[in-house]
Amino acid sequence: MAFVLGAHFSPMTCKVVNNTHAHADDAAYIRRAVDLSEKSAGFTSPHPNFGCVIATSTGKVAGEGYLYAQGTKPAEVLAVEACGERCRGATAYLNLEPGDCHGDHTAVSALVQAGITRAVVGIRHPLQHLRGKAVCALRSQGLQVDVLGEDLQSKVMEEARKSCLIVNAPLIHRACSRVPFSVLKYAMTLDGKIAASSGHAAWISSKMSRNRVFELRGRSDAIIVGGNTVRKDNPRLTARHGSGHMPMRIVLSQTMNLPEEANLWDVSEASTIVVTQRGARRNFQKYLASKGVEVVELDILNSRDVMEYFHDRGYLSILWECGGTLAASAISSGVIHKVFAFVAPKIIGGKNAPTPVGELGMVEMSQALDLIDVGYEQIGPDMLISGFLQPVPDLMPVIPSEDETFAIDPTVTPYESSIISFYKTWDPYGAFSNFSPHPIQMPDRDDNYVTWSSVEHYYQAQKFAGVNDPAAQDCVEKIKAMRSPEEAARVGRSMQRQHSDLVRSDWESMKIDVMYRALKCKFSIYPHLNSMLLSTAGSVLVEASPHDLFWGGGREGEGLNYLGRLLMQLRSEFLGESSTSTENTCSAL
Ligand SMILES: NC(=O)C1=CN([C@@H]2O[C@H](COP(=O)(O)OP(=O)(O)OC[C@H]3O[C@@H](n4cnc5c(N)ncnc54)[C@H](OP(=O)(O)O)[C@@H]3O)[C@@H](O)[C@H]2O)C=CC1
Ligand SMILES: Nc1c(N[C@@H]2O[C@H](COP(=O)(O)O)[C@@H](O)[C@H]2O)[nH]c(=O)[nH]c1=O
Repeated sequence: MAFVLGAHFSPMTCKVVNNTHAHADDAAYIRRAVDLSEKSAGFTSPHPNFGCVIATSTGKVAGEGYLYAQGTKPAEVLAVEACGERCRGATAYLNLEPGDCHGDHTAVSALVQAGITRAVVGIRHPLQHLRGKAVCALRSQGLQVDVLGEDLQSKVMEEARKSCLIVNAPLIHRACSRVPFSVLKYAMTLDGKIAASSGHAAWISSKMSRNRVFELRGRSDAIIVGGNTVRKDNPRLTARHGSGHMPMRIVLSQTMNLPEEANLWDVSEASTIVVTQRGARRNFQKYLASKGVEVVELDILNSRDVMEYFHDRGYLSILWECGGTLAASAISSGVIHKVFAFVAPKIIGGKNAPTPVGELGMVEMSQALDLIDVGYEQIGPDMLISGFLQPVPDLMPVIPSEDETFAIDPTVTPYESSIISFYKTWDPYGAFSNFSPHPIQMPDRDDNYVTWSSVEHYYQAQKFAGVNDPAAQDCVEKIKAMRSPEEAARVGRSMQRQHSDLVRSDWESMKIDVMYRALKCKFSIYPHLNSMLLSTAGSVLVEASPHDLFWGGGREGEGLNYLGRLLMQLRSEFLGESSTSTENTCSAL
């Protein structure tokens, strides 16, 4: 069983501050950190939401920041930079305990070095390998750390803590229930229909409401519909916001009785996955694959298995835009956490017109599912009613016993001793990912050292480096300037697809070497990354990317795993060097 940092916490040692004014201020700053933490929503793929507000002893906000994307500067580092000298003696407000898994330029070191004397933390990190670590590290550096609900208890604190739970609901669900956070969204008429009896549904809600849906899509890892919705609506399911994050489009179809031509099979704008039952219409599966659509076969197509599968692929949040049949199946499987219902002031009638949720088998009103934390918002002529179907799991007691930790956080299952998988930066060994926030310095063609924000930035840009065309140089500069590794990857890949003439002619033969040199730099200049890599000796390293069959290991081990291989190669080189240097030292003695 994994050791839980701080597992010896005892309520007896907890100092409960109970000053109403101080609480109101602390709660207000925590709420501000919560609001900040959501600012990147829609621009980047969903990630743990971090916000940080630094307030001086006179109660003035001196600096703030938020995590923009996986692999970018931590919120706390940005806030400290914005605050400068005014950090000395100030208080930092964090909605979420930092996930400082990577050691340098971390929230903890930034706050300590800046001279912050107190930190107020909304909730502890829900992922077990990170929980309690930053709080403990800050305390060991002499900061006063007050955690809401532990050190600060009052009604106003409870409300602020709740907003911290809600803003990171996807992360908390990931930690507690091994499924992504799922939102069911539908548009219905005032008489409760999601389409006319004919199945026609365009449109029930107003343009303003549909624009809100595009925003919801941009905040999601994926959009799900059932096969019948594809047949009836031929949807596009894109987030029409220009250049922001584009979610994956997922179709669940048992029969695979899907049209040959459909907007979803055009994967130039967004990718599509069709999930089906093993063996269904194999020829049609091949046809879809030829169009660039990924087909996933599961033994039985039930909503829970599908969600567990997408959890394992690293998805944090999913938007269900299906009809009532699939919605009922998802609700009864217990995988829907939140509902967004757009209600339009229209009546369509129709005894057989579809409704938002099909058969749930309930016979008495007392069995109805009550929504929690219900919100009402008018959007143009429509009313948006939202609420949670299941409460966001509360991680209190925040520092559980080891047994309790295991029960609420099944992700702690220890790795197989011989295989270490890595993918998302916030997971264990996430620092091995090319999206990890470790800038590298690499020589250019004139041997001048240039700093790149991440290995991914460098790798993507090298596709166009040295090509004798100003447009190729523009590609390099554009990728270099991207704010996050995710965006660098998106731009690099799309430029490669759209302007293959700008890609260097030797790219295919050079790309492994480019990656090797970038990784060698990363694991040489960061001692803690070097130690982490060496600590995996004896294990097989696999990049658990289901999409990338060259650098990643694929869904079922069918990928070539070149990233894992290069890391293992580097590991043995570093181990060789350290044994040589030990030998040298010994011989010198
Ligand atoms: N107003 C709104 O917000 C919306 C309206 N609609 C409307 O709803 C209607 C379609 O609704 P509906 O028929 O419910 O369609 P759905 O497509 O949402 O759901 C049913 C289909 O999902 C697939 N499926 C996969 N797994 C399961 C499972 N475990 N349980 C149940 N179904 C599963 C099946 O596809 P297969 O048959 O291929 O095996 C099934 O036919 C259309 O008229 C559409 O216009 C749809 C979405 C939103
Ligand atoms: N009819 C209806 C909705 N329908 C949903 O939107 C999908 C179409 O998306 P797209 O093709 O991307 O515009 C459709 O398949 C269904 O899931 N949504 C709404 O907000 N309001 C509406 O009135």
